Amino acid sequence: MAASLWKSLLQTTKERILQQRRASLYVGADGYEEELIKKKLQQFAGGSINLSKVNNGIGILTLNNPKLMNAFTGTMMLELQERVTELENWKDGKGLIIHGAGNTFCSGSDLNAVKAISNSQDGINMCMFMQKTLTRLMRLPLISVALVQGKAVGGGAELTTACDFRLMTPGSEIRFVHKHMGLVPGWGGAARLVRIVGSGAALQLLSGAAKVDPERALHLGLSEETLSSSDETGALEEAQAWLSQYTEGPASVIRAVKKVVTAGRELPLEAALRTEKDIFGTVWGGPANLQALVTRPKHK
Ligand SMILES: CCC(=O)SCCNC(=O)CCNC(=O)[C@H](O)C(C)(C)COP(=O)(O)OP(=O)(O)OC[C@H]1O[C@@H](n2cnc3c(N)ncnc32)[C@H](O)[C@@H]1OP(=O)(O)O
Repeated sequence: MAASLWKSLLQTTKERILQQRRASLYVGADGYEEELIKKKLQQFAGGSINLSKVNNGIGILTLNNPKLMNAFTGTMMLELQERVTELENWKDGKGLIIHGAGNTFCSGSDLNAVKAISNSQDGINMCMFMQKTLTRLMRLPLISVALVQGKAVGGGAELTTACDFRLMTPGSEIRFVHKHMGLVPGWGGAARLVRIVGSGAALQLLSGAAKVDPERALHLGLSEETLSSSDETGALEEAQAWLSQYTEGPASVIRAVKKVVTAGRELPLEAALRTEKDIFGTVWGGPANLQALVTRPKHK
């Protein structure tokens, strides 16, 4: 009893430390004023970010502003942050699919809002706000998939890179159009793209602002698979089936898998090894491990 209380206290403390680390990407010393940018974003309303938690521990996050090809208004940026907090607190979750309403993914930031906050201080604050949110999204202990239907443009293309995997439907495209807007990615999309496709390919995609179709995305390792269905419901069902091959099993184990991979991806080797040891300690002797020792499955 005392041992299990101690273990749970230790776990809570570790999670708290991790949460503090997550929150500290930008702080006041960087000139980041979260409350100020939130007030500003609040002025650009429209659309929504909806989260539904379906069976088998898979969450579906819907970018919902189809009139503007699911462009991110200010309030959608705020809602995304809220949904990410909700997902951080969803202890039974194992997987996440992000898709857009109306059979298209997302056309980046709402150009009406961008125009109104085109001064550099607001722009940088918005960039820091979105980087923080998307970094937390990327680090969720859930296996995440961007389901790219239609177009993922600008910030929409950046958002896909915050997921562990991308699946594309026939005829869809991912396009980093920033150069044509006189910009570079600012939501963390360049840093993540380099890690996904390598620096040479990232340089080509950003400097060429080229349309990346499913075939090229597969070739670059930007997409895992081209789905057969291009209709909204069919593609979502296919994406769920694809994801469930990786989320099958107890939440504690699937979440631990994602955590060790995140540590391996982000930390220097020694720190990653220490984190792996800590996470190993949470599953070793746990219910799934004990059960496996009883049933002794053969891995043929
Ligand atoms: C983080 C930094 C960034 O995100 S920078 C990149 C910002 N995004 C863009 O520049 C995308 C601009 N939009 C486009 O290129 C096209 O609309 C794309 C997405 C290719 C879709 O083309 P298409 O399928 O022909 O639809 P459409 O142009 O008729 O659009 C339908 C209505 O949606 C609107 N829309 C689209 N994207 C945005 C956006 N980002 N912000 C605001 N509005 C957007 C279009 O203006 C159009 O509206 P309307 O029917 O003309 O009233």
